[in-house]
Amino acid sequence: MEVAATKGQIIKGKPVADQISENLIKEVNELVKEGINPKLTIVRVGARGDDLAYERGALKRCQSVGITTEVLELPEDITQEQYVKALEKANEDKNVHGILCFRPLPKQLDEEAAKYVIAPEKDVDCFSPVNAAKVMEGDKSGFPPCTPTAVVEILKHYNVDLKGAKVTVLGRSMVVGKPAAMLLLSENATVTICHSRTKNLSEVTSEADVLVAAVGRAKMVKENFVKEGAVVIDVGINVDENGKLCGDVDTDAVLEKVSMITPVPAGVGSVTTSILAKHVVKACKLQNNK
Ligand SMILES: NC(=O)C1=CN([C@@H]2O[C@H](COP(=O)(O)OP(=O)(O)OC[C@H]3O[C@@H](n4cnc5c(N)ncnc54)[C@H](OP(=O)(O)O)[C@@H]3O)[C@@H](O)[C@H]2O)C=CC1
Ligand SMILES: Nc1nc(=O)c2c([nH]1)NC[C@@H]1CN(c3ccc(C(=O)N[C@@H](CCC(=O)O)C(=O)O)cc3)C=[N+]21
Repeated sequence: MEVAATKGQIIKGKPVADQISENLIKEVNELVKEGINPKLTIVRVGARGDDLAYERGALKRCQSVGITTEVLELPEDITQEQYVKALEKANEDKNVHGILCFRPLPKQLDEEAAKYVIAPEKDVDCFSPVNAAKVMEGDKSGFPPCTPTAVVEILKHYNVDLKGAKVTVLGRSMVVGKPAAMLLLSENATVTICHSRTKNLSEVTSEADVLVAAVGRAKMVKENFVKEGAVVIDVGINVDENGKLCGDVDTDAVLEKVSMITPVPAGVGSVTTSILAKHVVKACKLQNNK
C-alpha cells in the first residue's frame, strides 16, 4: 500500500511576534504617560533590497506599538568620515534611544572601525563589540542581535527541544550566523557552524535535527541538505528574478522531508522586527533609569 507523503508544517512568525508586541504596547503606554517617547533611528546606506525589506517591517512594527522612528538615508558613496559623523549625531541626540545600522556596509566603509562608534547603550542590534562580547559570554544585560534572538524565540514557541539537539547554522556573519550559534549554545544545543569553505556541505547539514540557514543565496538549500524530520529555520531574505522575496531554502523541494519550516516572508523577519522594538523599549527604559 502506498503511504501518502506527509508535508512539513509551515511555522509562521506572526504568533511569536504578536505575543511580544502585546507586552510592548503596555510598556510603551506606561512610558508615554510619563512623557517619555521611545525612539529608533535607522541608519541606511544606499538601497539594498534586504535592507529595505527590514526597514518596511521595522517601521510598521514600531508604529504598531507606539515607538517613534526616523530613517537616516545616506548615499551609497558616502565616506567613512561622513558615516561616522551621522552615527555620532544619533549617539548624542537625547531623544534617540535606539540606533540600527543596516549591514553589511558598502565596501568603501570600514565596518571594523565604525562598530566602535555606536554608543553601546543605544546599540539595539549588536553592532558594538561591547554587546557582541556579552553574547559570547552569555551575559543577558546587553543587546544580542535581533535576528538570532528571533530564531531562538521561534524554536521555543514551537516547542522544539534544543537541549542536546544537533543544530547546524549555515553562515557565520556577525549579524546572524555566529551570534545565532552562541545563543543556541546557551540553550545547550550541540552546535555546528558551516560557511563557504565547508567541505561536503550537504553531508554536514543533513545530519542536523535543526538547520538554521543564513547564507543570502536564494533557494540554495535543497532536499539533499536536510535530514528526514528536521526543523528548518530559513533566515534568508533574497529578492528573486521577479522581484519577490524568497529565502535561502527551496521550500517546495524540502517540504515533504522536514517536520517544520519557517516561511519567507512572514517567518523570521516578522519576529526580528518585534525583537528590535523590544530592544528599543529596553534601551529607552535604561536611559531613563526605569
Ligand atoms: N530574516 C531576517 O530577519 C534577517 C535576514 N537576513 C538575511 O539572511 C541572509 C544572510 O545574511 P548575513 O549573515 O548578513 O549575510 P552575509 O553575506 O554577511 O553572510 C553570509 C554567510 O553565508 C556564507 N555563505 C555564503 N555563500 C555560501 C555558500 N555557497 N555555501 C556556504 N556558505 C555560504 C558566508 O560564508 P563566508 O563567511 O565563508 O563568506 C557567510 O558566512 C541574507 O539573505 C540576509 O538578507 C539577515 C538578517 C536578518
Ligand atoms: N544590522 C542588520 N541587522 C539585520 O538584521 C539586517 C540587516 N542589518 N540588513 C538587512 C537584513 C535583512 N533583514 C530583514 C529583517 C526583517 C525583515 C522583515 O520584516 N520581513 C517581513 C516582510 C517585510 C516586507 O517585505 O514588507 C517578513 O519577512 O514577513 C526583512 C529583512 C534584517 N537584516
